[in-house]
Amino acid sequence: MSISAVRLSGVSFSYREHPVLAGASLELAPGEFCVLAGQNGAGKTTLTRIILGELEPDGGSVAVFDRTPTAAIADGLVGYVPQQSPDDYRHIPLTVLELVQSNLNATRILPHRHARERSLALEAIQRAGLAGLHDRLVGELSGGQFQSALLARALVRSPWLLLLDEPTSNLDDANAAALMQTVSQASEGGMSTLLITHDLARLPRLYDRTVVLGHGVIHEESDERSVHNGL
Ligand SMILES: Nc1ncnc2c1ncn2[C@@H]1O[C@H](COP(=O)(O)OP(=O)(O)OP(=O)(O)O)[C@@H](O)[C@H]1O
Repeated sequence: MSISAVRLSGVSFSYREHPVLAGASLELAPGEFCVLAGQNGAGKTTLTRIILGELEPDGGSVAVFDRTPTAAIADGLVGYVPQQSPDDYRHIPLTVLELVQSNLNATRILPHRHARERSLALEAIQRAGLAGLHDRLVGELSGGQFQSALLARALVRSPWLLLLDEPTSNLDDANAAALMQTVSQASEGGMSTLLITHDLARLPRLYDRTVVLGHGVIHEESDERSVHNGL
């Protein structure tokens, strides 16, 4: 059996008495760009947190490149763009460069390594379309610039798997398209991508495949109605 970027088999999960996932299965191939759609509250963030190893499923199994999620994270294989807004950083004096470098464990004790990490971070910032903005405070970025900064932070370690949780929900169409373009370009290098959205209709068709989470299970996109109804 060939290796999958993500293999979810019959995953179930409940918050106390509230069932959210009830046998969700998904195979994400290496290099594939897949969109996971579903209505608000369908369990998309919960599923993401299971793939990240932050939540343990009650049943079923999850593997990321044939490892446990925790091992895949420890091996630096996973990049993550959480659902956040610039407001979350309003009172944190953090620049774009510092945000991106924070994913590289930069250290001033080893000056050569620090210089290397700074240059990797600047490269990622440029690739994300933020050239020249590395000294800007994260809390002062526009919505589109902020998402690009989070993307640069995730991509700076050249992950094998990129997970994005609702990256376009606060963006206008132009910024959403620009972000999708950057993700799509990064995927061309062989990275696997799982992008979560409740608003599939707004995304330019730069991805390979859509799956839909509804009633605790994952369906392949089979007809347009099921996608728009989030079923
Ligand atoms: N920590 C928690 N404790 C209890 N219930 C939770 C918790 N987190 C989420 N839920 C509930 O689990 C269900 C799925 O939530 P989840 O955030 O995974 O859905 P989602 O599809 O990501 O939704 P959204 O698009 O609104 O973020 C929702 O009914 C939510 O209220």
